[in-house]
Amino acid sequence: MLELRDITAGYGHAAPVLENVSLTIAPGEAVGLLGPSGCGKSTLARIAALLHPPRAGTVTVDGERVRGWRHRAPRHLRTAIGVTFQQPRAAADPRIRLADTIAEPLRACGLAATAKARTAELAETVGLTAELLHRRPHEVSDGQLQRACLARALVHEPRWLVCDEMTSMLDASTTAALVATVETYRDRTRAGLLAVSHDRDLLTRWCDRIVQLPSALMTTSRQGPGRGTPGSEDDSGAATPR
Ligand SMILES: Nc1ncnc2c1ncn2[C@@H]1O[C@H](COP(=O)(O)OP(=O)(O)OP(=O)(O)O)[C@@H](O)[C@H]1O
Repeated sequence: MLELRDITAGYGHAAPVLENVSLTIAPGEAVGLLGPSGCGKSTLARIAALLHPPRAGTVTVDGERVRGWRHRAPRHLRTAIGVTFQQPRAAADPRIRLADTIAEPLRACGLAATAKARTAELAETVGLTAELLHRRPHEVSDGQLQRACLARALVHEPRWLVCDEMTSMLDASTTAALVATVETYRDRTRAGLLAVSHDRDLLTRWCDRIVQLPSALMTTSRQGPGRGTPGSEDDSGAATPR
């Protein structure tokens, strides 16, 4: 299970973006996260990916409570979660070739010896040719770079995937190819998925259920229903209002 319980989170000294949000994803389950711009979807996704520490609440990965974030998260938890972002150009080092982008997490874990074979295998999985692997980010399209970022997210065979607007900059055919790649991977591994998008149709086709985050501009009263109180659209109760 990937469990986010009673999460309150924000940035600096500003008011919280999320308050008392709970979300649970089961192994093999695909959960779509919808909501208006600015309501905190990416913030919640970053917390689930162990990239942003909540102010309050707990994150538990397969029964282990998370106590460190970003580089302070233990390696076995960091490698259990793969993440892709909306803008591959912001997520990829512009100086290094796509092959090295994909292999980066392996090298960071002292697994450089496996990098070449694993990169070739993943390039095929995401539909990148050997020639493209030798190019740098400015020499490929957004779609090709996002394919490399997805390969990088899969490089450790994560048990959980967090895809934050992975396809929102891409055309329909690249979107379909990337979603199919994720689904083929999940069929094989039973990895759980949190997919953030503005595209309800995409999430409806892709996910087992959809969770809606209310607008940050809605009431913020702690007593009443307020922001950061996600409603599960299928009454499965896995995203629990407080
Ligand atoms: N690094 C940051 N520093 C300060 N504020 C931030 C930061 N990142 C996000 N915010 C603010 O937190 C709020 C929620 O942002 P977030 O990106 O989580 O929303 P979102 O629902 O994903 O939006 P969108 O759909 O537009 O991507 C916004 O008001 C945003 O301005």
